[in-house]
Amino acid sequence: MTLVLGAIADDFTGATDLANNLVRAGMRTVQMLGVPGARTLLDDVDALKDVDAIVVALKSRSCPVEQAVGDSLAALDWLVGQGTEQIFFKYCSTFDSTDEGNIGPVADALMDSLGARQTVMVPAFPATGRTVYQGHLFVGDRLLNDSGMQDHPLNPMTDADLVRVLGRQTRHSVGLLDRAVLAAGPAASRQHLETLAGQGVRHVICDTLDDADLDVLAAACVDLPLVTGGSGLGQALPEQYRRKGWLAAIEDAACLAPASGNPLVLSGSCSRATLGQVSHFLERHPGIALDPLELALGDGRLQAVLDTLREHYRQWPGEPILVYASAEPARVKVAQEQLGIVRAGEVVEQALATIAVTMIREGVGRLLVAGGETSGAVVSALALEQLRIGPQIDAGVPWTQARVGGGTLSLALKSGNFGGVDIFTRGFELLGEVTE
Ligand SMILES: Nc1ncnc2c1ncn2[C@@H]1O[C@H](COP(=O)(O)OP(=O)(O)O)[C@@H](O)[C@H]1O
Ligand SMILES: O=C(O)[C@@H](O)C(=O)COP(=O)(O)O
Repeated sequence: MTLVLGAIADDFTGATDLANNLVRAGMRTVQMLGVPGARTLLDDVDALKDVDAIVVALKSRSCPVEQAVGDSLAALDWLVGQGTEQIFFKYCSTFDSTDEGNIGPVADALMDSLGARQTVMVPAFPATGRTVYQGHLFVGDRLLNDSGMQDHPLNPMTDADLVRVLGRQTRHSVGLLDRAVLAAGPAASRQHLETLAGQGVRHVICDTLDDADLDVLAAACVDLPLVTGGSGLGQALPEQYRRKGWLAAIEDAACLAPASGNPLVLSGSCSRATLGQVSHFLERHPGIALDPLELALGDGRLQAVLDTLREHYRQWPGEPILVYASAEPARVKVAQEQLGIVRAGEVVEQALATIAVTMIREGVGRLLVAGGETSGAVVSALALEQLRIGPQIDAGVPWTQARVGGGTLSLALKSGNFGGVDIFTRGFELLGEVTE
């Protein structure tokens, strides 16, 4: 195997998002779920033979710093052991983190381990409206702290100035590569990075307004041992790898035959985009609402939900249904005040994970999960090891395929803020079209 890129993603939807962009830009990509063990490598050596990039998906975005650093370093060791040309630390295009981390501490640990003196921070993903100007992150036409992300249940983002945000997460110096320099092209950008490195600036937040800026950034940073950012940078790097002769021209992204089996949507995301998608779905199809306070009382509610799902598929086999804990900020706050933030998240994640495991065993074959943490919980409970990337539903959200219990599962992991309002219905329609 001649691996070009090794990526470490801090959540599962983020990993899929990056893998999707790499595949679309012509890299044969495998997504591994969790740090691969030595056994995985031996078992899968043939499967990994024709792979250009591996994305290791972790659940390290919202866990304690030490755990995030430890898991990321374990993933790095494994990837470096495969002989990669470059390492990519993937975090959210909305820079999801807190003053404790985990973006700063993980980036620092990876740099120390690789002996890197500087890295770039490129969260932007213009195709989904995430841009950065003068170091300030925008979601569409709103600053990050006015985009709905200020109400995120786990990592509320209340400051759009990323130089300042990252400055609170690292003891090292943070600088800016601004649009004016980018507009002067790759050589000027590279020179600017050099100058900053000479001044001891270790982390460089990069402005990005559009895909052309990503191309300039990719050209400027292709020789760095470590790059960091959202999946936008992942769409631009493969062309640079081809120019360096590391990567052959590859025709097409994977084309996967969809699984059969009942369609189910599980949503634990409370992001604005998801709330709109939930409402849109409920106007057309049935849904079951989960309340963390009720779930915390015991197993009764969960069993009732499973019975309702069984009855639904008995009466309407092949018809999609949604189970959701997604709620407006005020309702999330009530649950968090009574249960605590961590416990409120956990009861929802555990319930949705149990529903996924049980219903797949009972005939669900097409599953769409909304929410990064939620997806992490579901995928971990299913003990999946690898995902193959299939057709894209919307920017950042592909269908993937996994092996579960001897069968095939079509699985889409949707980041909270991604996707058109009708993605829950259109996703299944897309699979239907592929079947015909
Ligand atoms: N009604 C609710 N009250 C409290 N927490 C909730 C509720 N619904 C979902 N959550 C939790 O909110 C978190 C949402 O995070 P995540 O799944 O990553 O979504 P996103 O992709 O939108 O960030 C999860 O931990 C989930 O369990
Ligand atoms: O970069 C992105 O926006 C996504 O890839 C991502 O990481 C999404 O995270 P969640 O919103 O928590 O799903």
